[in-house]
This record gives sequence, C-alpha cells and structure tokens, in this order.
Amino acid sequence: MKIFQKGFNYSQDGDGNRLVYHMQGCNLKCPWCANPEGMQCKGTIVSDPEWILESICPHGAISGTKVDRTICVGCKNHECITEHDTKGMYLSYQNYTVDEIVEEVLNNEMMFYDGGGVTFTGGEVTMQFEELLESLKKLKEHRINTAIETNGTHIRTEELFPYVDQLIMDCKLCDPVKHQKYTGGANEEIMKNIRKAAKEHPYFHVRVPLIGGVNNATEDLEAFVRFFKEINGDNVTFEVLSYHEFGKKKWEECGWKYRMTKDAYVDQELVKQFRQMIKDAGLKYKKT
Ligand SMILES: C[S@@+](CC[C@H](N)C(=O)[O-])C[C@H]1O[C@@H](n2cnc3c(N)ncnc32)[C@H](O)[C@@H]1O
Ligand code: SF4
Ligand code: SF4
Repeated sequence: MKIFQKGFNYSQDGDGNRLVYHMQGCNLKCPWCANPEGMQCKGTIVSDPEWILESICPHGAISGTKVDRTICVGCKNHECITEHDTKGMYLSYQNYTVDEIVEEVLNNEMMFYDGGGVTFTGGEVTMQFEELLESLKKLKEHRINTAIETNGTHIRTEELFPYVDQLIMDCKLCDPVKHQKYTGGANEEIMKNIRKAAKEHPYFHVRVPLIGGVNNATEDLEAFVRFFKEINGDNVTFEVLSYHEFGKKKWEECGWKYRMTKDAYVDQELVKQFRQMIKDAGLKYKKT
C-alpha cells in the first residue's frame, strides 16, 4: 500500500485515539485540498526548502532553496530521490504490505484503550481498493475498530461497509454542475453512496467542508439541508468543517501553485448559522 503520512490523532478522524494512515492517490482535484502530496496516484516528489541541497540534482534544477520544476518535467532518472536519501527532496509515499500495516496496528493496540482504532484516509482511500479491503478485513479479524474517510466516488464503496465501524464521507456540493467545476469530478456516485450508507451503515458520518466561493451560497446550504433531511436516520450524523489553508505550503513544496485566495475563508457566523440550520432540521450534529 502506498502511504504518504501516518501517525496518531486524537478524536479527529474517528472516535478515540487513532492510528491514521493517509493513502496515496485521489480521483478528485479539489484546489483547497489540505493534503496535496497525496493527490497523484504515482506519487509526487516533494521538496523541503529547509533541507534542500543543490548537489542532489545533476540537472541544475535546484538553485538555493528553489526547484525549477520545468526542468524536473523532462527528468527521467530523478537522481535527487533515487541516488540521494535526504529530507530536501523525497517521494511522497512509502510502500507497506497489508501484513506490515496489520502488524504495526497490533503492536500499537494498547493505544486504543479509549475506543480508538485505525483510520484510513487520504488522498482517497478507495484508489487502492483491494489493499484497503484486505487490510480492513484482517483488522476486523483482530477486532480492531476501523474508520475510513472517503470522498464517496467509488462504485464498490458498499463492499467496505461490513468491515468499517465508522464510515466518514464528504458531501462537498449537491449541485452536480458545481461539483464537477470545483472538484474536477461528478457527484452522481457520491450522492448514491451517501444514500446507500445512510440506509445500510450503522455508523455514518457526513461532512461538509465549507469553502468560500465554492459551496457557501444560500442555495448550496439549503440544498445540503434538503438532501440531509431526505437521507436522515438514527445512524447518521453531520458535521461542517470550515476552510483552512494548512495545505498551502505543501502545494508549493509539490511544485504547484496554490490557487485558493483569502475569499475561501468562510465567515464564522455563517458556519454557525449552517450548523444551526442542520440542528433545526432535526439532524444530529457531531463534531469530530
Ligand atoms: C484530505 S480529505 C481525505 C478524505 C477524502 N479524500 C475526502 O475528501 O473526503 C479529509 C478531510 O479533510 C477535509 N479537507 C480537505 N482540505 C480541506 C481544507 N482546505 N479545509 C477544510 N477541510 C478540508 C476534506 O473535506 C475531508 O473531510
Ligand atoms: S526530479 Fe530531481 S533530479 Fe530530476 S531535475 Fe528535478 S530535482 Fe533534478
Ligand atoms: S477528494 Fe479529498 S483528497 Fe481528494 S483532492 Fe479532494 S479533499 Fe483532497
């Protein structure tokens, strides 16, 4: 499995203390993504200006702390990572076998005393579907609590349901045209998966990342609430996240321009109002 980040998180990506694995690759392209180094399935060469050295590039792409990515485009051997092992330039992910993940989790089992467990997130977990399914099955054999965070696009998502204790899915936009425009992908399968999960999964958490200029118009908020009322059940909880720009530096370190502006920040009053709209509609709000 290609994992680009891992570590413990308390009650953020599921309940309790969680060992969180970030899986490489995503099929959407949200320009606000906080984990851009996880977006490309083939991985990305990330630079860290604090540690970078000109001497690791034989093609003159590194000058001071800057990398000229136009030179990297034509690079075949990627000597900066194949011949050098530095913190200055590195491949975004590391490979693990399913058994290595399971063994690592079992070695850390004592950390899950408070109801915690393992969370797979991304990137998009379903891009490595078979490995994800196998890991979840093995972890359930060991009675480990499992959670996934997914963008909901995969047509086989429901096959994961029996092996996931906490299913967390984003609903980024209800409007299909806007969804395509802002994320680069269709929301038809997502809406289907949200409906299915609300009917079938015992612990289903829906999250809306509220992004200024993308999904914070009154019509968007009303559409969310209408849809959520339609799918609501005792097993379903909802949450609103507000835009942050924690990923900005990483976009630059991947050699990409960060295109979000300050307009993407949402007024906290609006966030409060939207949360209240959800509660007023009789939906269960849950903060993770
Ligand atoms: C990095 S995503 C990975 C899971 C999955 N790909 C998805 O989009 O749901 C994890 C969570 O972070 C949220 N997120 C990503 N970038 C964000 C940002 N700039 N501000 C607020 N939330 C963000 C996503 O909406 C999602 O709920
Ligand atoms: S990928 Fe690495 S070795 Fe190749 S041009 Fe870029 S910095 Fe140099
Ligand atoms: S779907 Fe998730 S991981 Fe993929 S680009 Fe959007 S926020 Fe990032």
